Amino acid sequence: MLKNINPTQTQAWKALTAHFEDAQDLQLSDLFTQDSERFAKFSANFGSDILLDYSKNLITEETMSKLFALAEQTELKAAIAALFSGDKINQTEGRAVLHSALRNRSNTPVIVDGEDVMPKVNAVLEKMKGFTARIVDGDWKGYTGKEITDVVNIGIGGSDLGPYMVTEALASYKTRLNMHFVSNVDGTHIAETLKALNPETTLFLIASKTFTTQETMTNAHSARDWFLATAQDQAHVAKHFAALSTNAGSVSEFGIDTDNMFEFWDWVGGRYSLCSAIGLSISLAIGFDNFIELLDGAHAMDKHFAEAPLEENLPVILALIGIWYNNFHGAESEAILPYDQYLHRFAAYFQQGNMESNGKCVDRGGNPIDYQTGPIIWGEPGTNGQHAFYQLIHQGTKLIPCDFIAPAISHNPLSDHHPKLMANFFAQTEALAFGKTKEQVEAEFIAAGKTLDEVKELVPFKVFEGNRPTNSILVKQVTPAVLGSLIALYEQKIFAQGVIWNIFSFDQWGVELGKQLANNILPELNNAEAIASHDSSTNGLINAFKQWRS
Ligand SMILES: O=P(O)(O)OC[C@H]1O[C@H](O)[C@H](O)[C@@H](O)[C@@H]1O
Repeated sequence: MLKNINPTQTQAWKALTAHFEDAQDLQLSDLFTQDSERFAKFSANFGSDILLDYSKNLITEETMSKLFALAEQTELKAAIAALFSGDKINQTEGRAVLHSALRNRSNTPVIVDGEDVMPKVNAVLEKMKGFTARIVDGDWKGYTGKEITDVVNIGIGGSDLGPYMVTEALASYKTRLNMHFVSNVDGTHIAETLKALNPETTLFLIASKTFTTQETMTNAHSARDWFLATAQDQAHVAKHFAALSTNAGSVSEFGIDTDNMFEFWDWVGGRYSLCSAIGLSISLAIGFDNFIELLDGAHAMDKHFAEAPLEENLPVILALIGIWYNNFHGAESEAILPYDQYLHRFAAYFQQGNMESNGKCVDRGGNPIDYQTGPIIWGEPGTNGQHAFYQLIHQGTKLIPCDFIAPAISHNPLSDHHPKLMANFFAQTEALAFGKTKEQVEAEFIAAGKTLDEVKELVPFKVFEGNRPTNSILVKQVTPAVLGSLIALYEQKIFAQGVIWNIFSFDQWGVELGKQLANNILPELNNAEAIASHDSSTNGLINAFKQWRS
């Protein structure tokens, strides 16, 4: 069990509050001038392929030591041990939290309710291996004897975002299969996807932990209808539908042969499930060996998180820096900015990972919280973001700590694209940190042959205050192993923050109310009668909808 410790009542929090009085005025330009060793002090390598530079943050050694004290006093180390040992730390659902067991490549026993879960984890991996080989090699034939060419993953939230993000991120490792992802209950999503597909050569993966999610079940039924419209015979479903789920009963009720079911368990959270059977689409997309490399990379980061001292622990360092901005500087959001087109869904994936985990306002004792918890996560790949929203990051009134992520080696070394991309990557964090002073702006005008009098009205608009904090994560190349490590880095950062904020990070009760009300409203949409059972706004909207459709 995780302890109920209010972080704001710890000595460390009080010390950080006092420290912030001075530290809020820290200037990155001064910090770098004063200490030529700053990069060496505030950067770390993970293995030989990942470099984390956190020196461009508004921190000193004193800040970091006080933040580490906060981690100690909120008993983060004990919480990490509880996570990996299979304790039921998802207390409101009475479940263990063991996505780490899915990628526990060292195979040490992990005990839940007296049972080692590793044999069943490995058995599902074996089944995924065999299935992937049969589909990719073309041994598995569709109902008319043709090879499968296209795979459609139907799922939403954790049953979509992770596999979609990873298959996009590792698209250069692609097998011969074409992957498609359908998530939205909006009929447009499945209709547009199916337009280009042939039922004889299409495999559907119905990905749903619960196998009850409205969006997924609706899309799954439409996929089956589309398939049977051509295939006719219900018996052919077995060759074209597989299920990734914890719910065997509902899978067979839907008509999917349980031989084609890939199981996972209630101790795998939806948004932490890409290393489970939910990753079957990944295995099909990039091959099973690459999927295993992804797990290896995640396992290496898990081991580091479990074993490294707090002061050297990368997820902990990122977590604490995030807390420094979130709770002391008052930053409301964090941007994730990958300089890699393949990582274009990375921020969207961690939007769910982070916001669904730590978007909580009740503490572990069941009391309302009077301090900030999870930040808003957002981001787009560079350099697209530069031409869209970076203006606000550079010169707006809000503090937006940013993570910049980039590979040294591109999978597509086309002429000078990559050096240009990387020049932008390096330039942006430099610009954000050090800005451009009034004097520099004036000097540039003078060099261009202008007088100060001519330009004095323009100067204020061209000044960059700088002092905007960033982390840089430079990786050698986005390989399956590196991506696995990055995923676990962010996952464990989120866990560490949730522990310190004294919240439960592995439930998501906040998504339930909307579902419940939608279920109440759905039957009301099926007739022409005016509705009066809601507030005037909801009634007005529903009635306008009905009128337009009548
Ligand atoms: O995998 P499923 O059971 O279909 O759930 C899909 C998603 O829907 C839920 O409402 C949760 O908000 C997500 O955490 C989950 O990933």
